[in-house]
Amino acid sequence: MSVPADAPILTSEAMRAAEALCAAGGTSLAELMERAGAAAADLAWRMAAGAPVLVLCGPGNNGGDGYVAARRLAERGASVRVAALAEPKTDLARAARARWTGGVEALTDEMAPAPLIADALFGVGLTRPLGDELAERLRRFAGRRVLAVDVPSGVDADGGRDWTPPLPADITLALGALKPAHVLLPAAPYCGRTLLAGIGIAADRGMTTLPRFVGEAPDASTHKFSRGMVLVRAGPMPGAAGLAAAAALRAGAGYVVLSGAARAPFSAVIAEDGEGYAGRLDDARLGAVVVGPGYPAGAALDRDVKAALASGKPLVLDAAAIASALPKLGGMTAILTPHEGEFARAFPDFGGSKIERARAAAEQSGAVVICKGADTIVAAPDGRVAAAWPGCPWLATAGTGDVLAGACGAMLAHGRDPFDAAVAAVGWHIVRAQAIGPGLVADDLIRD
Ligand SMILES: NC(=O)C1=CN([C@@H]2O[C@H](COP(=O)(O)OP(=O)(O)OC[C@H]3O[C@@H](n4cnc5c(N)ncnc54)[C@H](OP(=O)(O)O)[C@@H]3O)[C@@H](O)[C@H]2O)[C@H](O)CC1
Ligand SMILES: [K+]
Repeated sequence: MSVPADAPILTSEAMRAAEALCAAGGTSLAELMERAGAAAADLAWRMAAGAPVLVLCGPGNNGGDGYVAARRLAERGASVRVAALAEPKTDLARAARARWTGGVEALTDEMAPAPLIADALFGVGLTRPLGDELAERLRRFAGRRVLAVDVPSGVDADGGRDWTPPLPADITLALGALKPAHVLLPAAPYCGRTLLAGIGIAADRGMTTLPRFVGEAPDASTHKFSRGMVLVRAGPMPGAAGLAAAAALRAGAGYVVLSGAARAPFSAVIAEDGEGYAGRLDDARLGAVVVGPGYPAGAALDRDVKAALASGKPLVLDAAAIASALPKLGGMTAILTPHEGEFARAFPDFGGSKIERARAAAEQSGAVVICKGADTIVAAPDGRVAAAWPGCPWLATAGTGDVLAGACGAMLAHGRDPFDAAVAAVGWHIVRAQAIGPGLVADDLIRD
């Protein structure tokens, strides 16, 4: 499972707007369909490697792409059959169907499969889940090589509804831009490997997949304080704060203080009792404060969060510190790192896809929000979004969230824009996790 790095993501509505702009600029929708079908044919040609291809065409423009792909494959000499679910319903699809000169079979239970199935039944126009009969019919093709055109048929392209497609794809060819379904659960795993075909639309880049993480080496003028100073406030479970502090150092902070913990995870972390917390917050060199790892809700947390807010320093707020700080956050530079449960507690009113919820939370709080999970989403108050699918599955273990909070602290203390800092921290976290792989425990992420 993979998606291209730093690739644009558009909702179906944004996709239609981009198409309309394209048409206004002189590129007809028929031309876009021709390009989409040609890209699908090209990929099918390579996936089939000479074996027969069966193209399944739906009634809309996704089906239109399928007819174009079938024609292009036949022109190249491929063995290709077409099966249709219904007659084309759009002018574009009708025109594409008319240019396909081969036969069209009905999509039935009895029809013969082929080694490669090109799924062009439904794309971004699906308005309701597939019927049981069609789903059952498609499940019969499971085990064949499957190329999904734009999205696997049956998913909600915008990712807001939990529809699962009956026929998982080996490769999904996203057209023009990725869609939320390519990067959000439950649909994303059904896409297999997602590739992007640029068909000539100008996709807005406000929402993208995660850029590749590139660690910046310090230059000759750098010293420990210019790399960034991070203060991590420990609560009753100092081990979690220790992970965050060590991660801040590993992620590039030059100086890390762990306040309120007797033991430091590394000798290079300055561990001290909690008495000096207020003084540390006053340090002009301090670039970021991390509060929340290992710190349950209560009066002590509220007091420490309040002091951190009053300092005016950039904040990373994790776990119970998120809900504690939320009412007083207005205008502060902050990154919030909730997992699903913490998100639901802090932002109970938001619905829709994970992207929509993350965006709403960022807008309401004025902070950058990292919605953690296998399909991590980073959202900024100005609407920017980065999607981190497929991340690294080995991160699903205790303590990795504390490590992420510490990495956010390091990236913030470095002086980055908070959205860029959060994106860099998520990228750093994944790159380290991938290097460790099976058997990962959170401590591995901070060790050499
Ligand atoms: N983005 C681009 O630049 C281009 C994209 N192209 C391709 O076009 C599709 C989107 O095409 P669209 O026609 O909007 O929608 P679909 O083909 O996905 O499906 C619409 C038809 O499906 C019917 N429908 C919807 N849900 C169901 C269901 N559960 N069961 C049966 N039928 C369903 C729907 O019927 P309604 O009754 O709801 O009206 C439509 O008939 C995009 O994904 C790309 O593949 C073009 O190539 C141009 C460039
Ligand atoms: K499809």
